[in-house]
Amino acid sequence: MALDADIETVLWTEADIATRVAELASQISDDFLGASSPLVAVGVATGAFLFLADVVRRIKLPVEVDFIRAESYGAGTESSGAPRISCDLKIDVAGKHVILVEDIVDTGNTLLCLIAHLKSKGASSVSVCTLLNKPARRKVELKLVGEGKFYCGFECPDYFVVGYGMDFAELYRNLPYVGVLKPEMYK
Ligand SMILES: O=P(O)(O)OC[C@H]1O[C@H](OP(=O)(O)OP(=O)(O)O)[C@H](O)[C@@H]1O
Ligand code: HPA
Ligand SMILES: [Mg+2]
Repeated sequence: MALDADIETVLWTEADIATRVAELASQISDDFLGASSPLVAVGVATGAFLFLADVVRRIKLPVEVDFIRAESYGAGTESSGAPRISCDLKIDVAGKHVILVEDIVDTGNTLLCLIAHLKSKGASSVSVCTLLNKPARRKVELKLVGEGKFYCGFECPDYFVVGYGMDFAELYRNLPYVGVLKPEMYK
């Protein structure tokens, strides 16, 4: 059966996302133009894999790329509240400007854990670049490191969304847009 058939509503189309990704990359390029330390884009696996690939391609500065893996949702729609770093960085980020690239900030638990982790590794600043921000569900306050900035693509309404990297039970990551599943699919 076609994957599209499981989607009830499309919130952001492929074109909406491409336009916003270009704007974010342009803002990042401007902000870090004069930076004295190297820039590292760290994608939070698995969900950020498409966004990371699209955004770094449009950054007009030298940028190192790495992944970190933190999981807290498993096969459900509720955060466990205690993300687990199951795969750490390869690159040494000490003294570098890190941009954590996320698909979505929901409760904030994942980023809280990752920002502290990168700070402990000596990053000179930690910024966040997230495609979606869902403030309605936030459980923790996020403090960036150094001169770190918060880049956000879109404010997400209080739905569990899928597509463009985001999954429900590991499926739907390959949809090129972001949408909401038909209610029966979440059961
Ligand atoms: O703000 P939070 O409530 O912590 O939620 C956001 C995180 O949850 C999802 O990851 P998930 O744990 O599902 O892993 P995945 O990327 O492998 O799907 C998403 O990709 C973010 O990393
Ligand atoms: O809305 C969501 N969709 C997919 N994964 C997520 N992880 C946190 N929130 C979400
Ligand atoms: Mg997930």
